[in-house]
Amino acid sequence: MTVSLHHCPAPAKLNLFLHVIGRRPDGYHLLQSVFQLIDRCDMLHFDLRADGRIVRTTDVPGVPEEQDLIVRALRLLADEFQRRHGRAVPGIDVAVDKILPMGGGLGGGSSDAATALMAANQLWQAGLSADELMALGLPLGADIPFFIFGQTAFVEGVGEAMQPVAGPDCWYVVIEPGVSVPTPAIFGAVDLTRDTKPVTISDFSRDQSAQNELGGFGKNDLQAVAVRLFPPVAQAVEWLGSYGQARMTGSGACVFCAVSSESKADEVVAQVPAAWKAWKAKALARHPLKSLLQNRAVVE
Ligand SMILES: C[C@](O)(CO)[C@H](O)COP(=O)(O)OP(=O)(O)OC[C@H]1O[C@@H](n2ccc(N)nc2=O)[C@H](O)[C@@H]1O
Ligand SMILES: Nc1ncnc2c1ncn2[C@@H]1O[C@H](COP(=O)(O)OP(=O)(O)OP(=O)(O)O)[C@@H](O)[C@H]1O
Repeated sequence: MTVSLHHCPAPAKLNLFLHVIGRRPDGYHLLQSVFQLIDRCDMLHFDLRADGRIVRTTDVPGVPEEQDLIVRALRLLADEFQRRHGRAVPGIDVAVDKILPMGGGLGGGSSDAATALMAANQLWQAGLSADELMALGLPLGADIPFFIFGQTAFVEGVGEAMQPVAGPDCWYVVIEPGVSVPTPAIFGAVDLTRDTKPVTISDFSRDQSAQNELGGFGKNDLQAVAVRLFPPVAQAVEWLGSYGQARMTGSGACVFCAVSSESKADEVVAQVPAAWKAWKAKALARHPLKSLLQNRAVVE
């Protein structure tokens, strides 16, 4: 029996564009976006326990264990397991090597939770389908379904409606401007525009095939609000803009720019002012955990 799954990646995402096209009566915003996975990852390690407990074994500064999306997601899966199988789960230890910044717009918390759901579903032999895991995760974080979907996607609604789309095969330079942006503050701003005209998946694909891979399509409607509230985001957009189309991801704070090669990415990263953290990342067509789980890269 498999008792451990170590080195399970939880990759970041970039929103290649992000349009706010409306607002639901409950206050949530209707979005359109292309979500792109990149090869910058938190790393999670899972070991079965025998006492039914779900335990985070590493400290995550600023995130108490009870509030951690990983722990909350695993509790939901444990409840579902009990309903289906009429008995409690064996339990699990989770360790996290966290490198993705919080409030960075990279979806780190959601990605951690998605990786935990996929890994524990396998370790516990819970038997949920990907669609069932997505539905379980959505109330915890709007981006969790995307990470379980696990490939470049045209996303609509509040994050639950996804279609696969061919994304660019390129490198990115990403700047962390050193501020944490609270998502609710951006969506709640009075000056947020909520009426961008809807686009279609074909509009995006046509733009890509017109050799426009390096990021001209659409815009990020959350960016205008974030740069007003967080000056370091504005400074990063302006600085990176001299190397290409610089844009914020999600509700910020990170800013990215597509470049044509790894060496170009290295060149730009080397020039980034010391006040900011910056790194290169490659676009991923598929979630790296999917093949690891299929190939059973586990400790028995
Ligand atoms: C904007 C994105 O970064 C795009 O990837 C995400 O959809 C945000 O996802 P997230 O950080 O996981 O945010 P959630 O925890 O789901 O939502 C935080 C808060 O943002 C607002 N919110 C979020 C998503 C959405 N479609 N409309 C909203 O109005 C709501 O006030 C919500 O309470
Ligand atoms: N495992 C976790 N990792 C990161 N943040 C977590 C985790 N669990 C709970 N959180 C909470 O979720 C908040 C958002 O973190 P996250 O890393 O998902 O932000 P983000 O990159 O801005 O996400 P998004 O792109 O979805 O807006 C954090 O400020 C933190 O309080």
